[in-house]
Amino acid sequence: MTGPGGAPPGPSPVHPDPAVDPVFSAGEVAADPSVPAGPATPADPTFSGESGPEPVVAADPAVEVTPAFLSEPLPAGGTPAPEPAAPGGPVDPVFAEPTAAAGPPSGDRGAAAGQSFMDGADRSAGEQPSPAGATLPPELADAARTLFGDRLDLAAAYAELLATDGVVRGLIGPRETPRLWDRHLLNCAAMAERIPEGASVIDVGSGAGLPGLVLAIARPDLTVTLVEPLARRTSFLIEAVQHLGLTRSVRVFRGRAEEAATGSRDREPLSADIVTARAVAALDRLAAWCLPLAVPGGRLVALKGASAAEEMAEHAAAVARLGGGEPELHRCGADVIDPPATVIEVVRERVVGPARKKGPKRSRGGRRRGSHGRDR
Ligand SMILES: C[S@@+](CC[C@H](N)C(=O)[O-])C[C@H]1O[C@@H](n2cnc3c(N)ncnc32)[C@H](O)[C@@H]1O
Repeated sequence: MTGPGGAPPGPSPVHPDPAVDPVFSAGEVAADPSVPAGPATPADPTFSGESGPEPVVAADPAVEVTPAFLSEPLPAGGTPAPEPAAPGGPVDPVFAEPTAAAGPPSGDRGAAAGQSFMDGADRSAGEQPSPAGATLPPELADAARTLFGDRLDLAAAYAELLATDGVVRGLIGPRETPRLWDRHLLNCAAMAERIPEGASVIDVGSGAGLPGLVLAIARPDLTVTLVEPLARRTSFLIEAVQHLGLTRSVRVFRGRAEEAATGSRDREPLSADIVTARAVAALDRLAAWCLPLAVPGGRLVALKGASAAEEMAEHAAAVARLGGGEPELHRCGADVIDPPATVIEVVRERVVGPARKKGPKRSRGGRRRGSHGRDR
């Protein structure tokens, strides 16, 4: 088991451990939100003051666990409005920079906020965000100490942020706060044992910072890039990074994983030793988004749930086509949390180019089928 900031017992990215028994992780929150690569809204290049419409992210409300992050004042009654579907237009993927104007997250806004929810089933009236909801349950104290070590205070500050601002801004349902430690923080921190010391990490689809921020808290030796397309979530993330004093080791990239991997005229493509994800997509799509972000020999480390083994079997062929090795299942924190966290790992064994667009089929004579002589 890796001590916080200590030498990781895990393998190098190139030689993953042999698979261990699959075990269901209660920490997994099922979600496969679809994010079409379709048109998106123009993005404000600075994180603060991003108040325009969100890029088009067709998150399925049935599976989306972190609903709209709201940075504008909540409507009367306190229920966050859904993130608006955006009109067309390009979005510039951009690093979200901290600004002097961005103060610490405002937990006191909770008083006027009312309830929020993580999904439709979690909607409930009259619940208020409360720092008390983030209190570490005594029965989890040993596990938390093991996983966070002398960074436990920082983890507690993040838990409080989620239980207050995270609830007010619609990232965390108030009913989720009593489960923040076991279902979210400890599970994510357990993944750290699969990450080599000093590694660079890209967390795809960070939402409110899970698992990327948790890993940065537990492991000060890591450098972490949080990749998240939704402006309101990146606003929360950048504020959280500042609030927790993690600006040296954590940066926030606003954009999709696909955009992060391709780069642009002004920006190099992003890459890292390890690419993490939780509750972002099924393994085939995850591999398509995440493997291009891993250095050759690097790894995708995805926190998964009960159906991890089935997912591996179902998507192994697709993963191989994308340049990934055989997916492996690992239990993390087996001697610390019960149940342990379930992680699927895929090594980026081959660099595969983007899939070529299929052109119209040609007959043996070189003529396009169905062209009816138009090209003669
Ligand atoms: C269900 S949330 C999970 C958030 C967080 N990982 C957690 O476990 O709480 C999925 C997140 O993935 C993001 N996402 C979806 N598609 C993405 C893509 N192609 N690239 C990067 N992020 C994406 C969404 O905006 C959303 O914040």
